[in-house]
Amino acid sequence: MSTTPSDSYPPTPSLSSLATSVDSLSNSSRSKASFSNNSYRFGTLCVTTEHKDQFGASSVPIYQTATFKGMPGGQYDYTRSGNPTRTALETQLARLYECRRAFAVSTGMTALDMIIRLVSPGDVIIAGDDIYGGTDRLLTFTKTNGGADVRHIDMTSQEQLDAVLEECGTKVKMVLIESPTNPMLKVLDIKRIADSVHTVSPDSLIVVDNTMMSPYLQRPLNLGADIIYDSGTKYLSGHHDVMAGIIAVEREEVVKRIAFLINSTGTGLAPFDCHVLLRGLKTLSIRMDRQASTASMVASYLDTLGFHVNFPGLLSHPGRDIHFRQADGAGAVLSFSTGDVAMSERIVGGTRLWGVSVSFGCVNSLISMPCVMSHASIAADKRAERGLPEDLIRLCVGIEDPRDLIDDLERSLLEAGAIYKRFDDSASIPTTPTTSSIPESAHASAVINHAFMADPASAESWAVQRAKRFRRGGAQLDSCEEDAAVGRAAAIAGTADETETLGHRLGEKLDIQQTSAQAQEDIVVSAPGKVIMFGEHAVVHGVTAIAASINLRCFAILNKRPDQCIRLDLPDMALYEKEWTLDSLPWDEFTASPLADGRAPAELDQVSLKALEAFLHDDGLPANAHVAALAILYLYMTLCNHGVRRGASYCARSALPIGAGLGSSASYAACISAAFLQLFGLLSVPSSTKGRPDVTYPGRQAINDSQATLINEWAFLAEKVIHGNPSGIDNAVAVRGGGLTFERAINGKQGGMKSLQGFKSVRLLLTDTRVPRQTKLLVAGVGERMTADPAWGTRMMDGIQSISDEAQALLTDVSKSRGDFVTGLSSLLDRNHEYLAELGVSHPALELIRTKTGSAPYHLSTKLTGAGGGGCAVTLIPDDFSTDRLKALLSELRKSGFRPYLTSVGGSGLGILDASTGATAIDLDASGAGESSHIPLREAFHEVNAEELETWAERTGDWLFI
Ligand SMILES: N[C@@H](CCSC[C@H](N)C(=O)O)C(=O)O
Repeated sequence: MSTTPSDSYPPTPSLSSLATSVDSLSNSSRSKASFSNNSYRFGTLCVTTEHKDQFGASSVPIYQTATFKGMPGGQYDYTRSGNPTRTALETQLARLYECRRAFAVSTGMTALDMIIRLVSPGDVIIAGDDIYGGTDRLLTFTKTNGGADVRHIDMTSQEQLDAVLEECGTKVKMVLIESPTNPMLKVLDIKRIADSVHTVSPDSLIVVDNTMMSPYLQRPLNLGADIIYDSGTKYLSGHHDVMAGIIAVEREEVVKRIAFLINSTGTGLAPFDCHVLLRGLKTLSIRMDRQASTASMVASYLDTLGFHVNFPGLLSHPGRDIHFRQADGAGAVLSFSTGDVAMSERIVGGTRLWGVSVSFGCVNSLISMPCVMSHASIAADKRAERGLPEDLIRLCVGIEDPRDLIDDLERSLLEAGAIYKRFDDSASIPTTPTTSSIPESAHASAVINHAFMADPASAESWAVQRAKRFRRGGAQLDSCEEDAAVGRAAAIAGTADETETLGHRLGEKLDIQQTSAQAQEDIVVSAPGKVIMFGEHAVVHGVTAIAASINLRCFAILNKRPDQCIRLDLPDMALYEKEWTLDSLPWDEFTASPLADGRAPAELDQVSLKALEAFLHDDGLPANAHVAALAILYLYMTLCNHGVRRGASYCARSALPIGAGLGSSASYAACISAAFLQLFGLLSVPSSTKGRPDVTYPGRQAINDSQATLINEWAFLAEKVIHGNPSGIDNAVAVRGGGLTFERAINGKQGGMKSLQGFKSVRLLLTDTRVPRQTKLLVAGVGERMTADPAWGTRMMDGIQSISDEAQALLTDVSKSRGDFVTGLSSLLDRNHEYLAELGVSHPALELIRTKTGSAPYHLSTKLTGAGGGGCAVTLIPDDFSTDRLKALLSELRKSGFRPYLTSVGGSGLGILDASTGATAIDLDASGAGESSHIPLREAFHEVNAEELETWAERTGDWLFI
């Protein structure tokens, strides 16, 4: 390795015959002028080649041959040394890069390897601190094994560059840069760097990785660079169907040295791959135009939502001016951070159209987390040192319809809890924007689509308007925890009876308002139901079960009353406005009370429970309403027993089918807990920051872990009132949301619950058979059979455990492609059902649903969920399952007497309506179609159909979630 020019290089074996040797190439001696005189612009150059074929072939033929006949002297002898298809490609690349010579090698990393071989032991290489992981890996190898002195600095800093130049002087032989950088999209001033380095060390080679831009947007040789390399796998080919690397060089002596290395190492690109790359190049400019314009929309969309977005096209980008001095566009890669690795994982895992994949530049849009994917080869401590955020998400925009891309991203952001709908969203954003160029009368979608695409400014403003319908969630603030505890302790001591604003103690960051009945009219809460995805029944015998929240929820409103009465209203359980005076409640026998710090007692107080049961004995309510009333009054009276008795009205509604095994009782229990804890001042809820754009809305993690634990403990107590001896899994899902695993502490297992990080969202169809379940009998039946036939039992349990293990890995593997994920999950659902059927817990109605969903034209996977013997079936709906087909399936299931519910799994846990944003009245007819009818929030809650509860909730205000 040497940086001294060509004479130190041995001649290639047969200089005259080798196309890779510079002397023999048709374009080797051609000066740049031969094509810069050409009046064609870039887009035209892309589709025209200089190739002349003996038969006039329109497309460059593939010379799929290793050797060429003839004695030395011919143009080609051996494909390693040269091949006509490669020559055609290299000629075309040289036209596009406006350089003396371009080389095509097997990958981008090969290109870098060829270039790094120009450096000798002891030479100094300066490289950026934000670079592609593979580049870092090769540089580290060169440092360790090749003896080069590699320095990583922040290349945006002239001071840092000057310092190394001053220290190393002419020992600096190579400077390696990316602009914009991968993945932080930092912009480096290529000309400034080249000038500074060449002034101190004239022989030094300025090497630019131009992959992010392609020659269409940036030609660094014109900015003082000596060598460009480009991963042809990306924009140049554009379809992710070939690997290639390009080296573009202007200086004759560098051309010779690179040609020598490629021939000597045999890294030249194979003929078929050259052909594929040649084809990709033809559409480079139009692909790039479309990708860049969509990227700009996506960047503006995310920026408006309040994420920290790295994209040189944004006005806020610190390197924007430099970038547009040296490049003709912002490109189509952007990155943003969420502040929370788990949230980023959920976002990445939740997208359907954006493929989870490394690489960029493809016509298909990709999403990735660089720290675990493209940049995983950089050690974690080095990543941290260089300021590469672990939660960073990189988006590589393709050519899909931008509206579909934003739809998909938005859905995933919502499901991940990264953004929330603003309740005061008055601007309704049309699905397809009206642009200035669309005639009023134009209805044909093709016309609208064309106008949309042709008017980037309108398209971008559409993205911005659309983002304004949402607000961003953020990371939880530790300080909330402390102040929540202060609030709780004060309430217990009886000093926080009335409103107390703790915001002043928290400084500027977040207002914490201790919630008390007088601070707000309504305390509004909600909690999700759950679905057991894997391991039901087997969990009783020590197998891991996996449960996840679903987006069907229960909701509750609690009001403090001035009189001394407690009123319950559970319309979905036929309990209407039952009211008792506080004096009439059995206080004498009811001695249960909270622990000293406001936490829930671990066990039910049986004397108190019996007293309450006796009190409600002849209430005439249906069984489910009776136990719900029992649970509400049990928690209420226990909390009153700490000192203050408060009159209240409590109303709960459910979008979840009740008694179908979807966790409705736990969802009710979580609502009871969160609502009454607020009533008694035991729960401090951070308020949003309406009117304070400087403060991040806390969103999904607004309710911190200690508050979640408190809510969950009380919810578990309510579940005990309802079920006697519940496992705790349902209330944990209802409170915490997402997915979790659960194991009983038997068979030597430690037992417990674990939340599944990076849990991926998926669409499910839950079909209620409407056949009542007999859980206890079914569980007992499985147990008896296991005792009678232990070998069978072991086979069953081992089989289900391995399904649970595979499912855990699949649900949390962010690197799995969406397609593989959905296929894998489908097969696990089928396998688990087969075991459950063999355990004897299925039912003819469940088997009928399986047959209907599994046969043509649907071909879907279904399993029973929960106890079986009736109850619900769960069917996985793949992302690409058409709406028409889904409608047909729903109608078929309804015709058979079933009740199907379309839902998704893995969403938010317990939510509390932010008091400061809550509406006191809402317009039930916000469509504008009929007469406006403003009615109080509470009445509206009573009025809406169960299916409309979610929409009702969205319009009541901003929600804070666990
Ligand atoms: N496993 C590969 C990762 C390739 S990343 C490809 C690309 N340059 C990108 O930035 O996405 C490796 O370790 O090299």
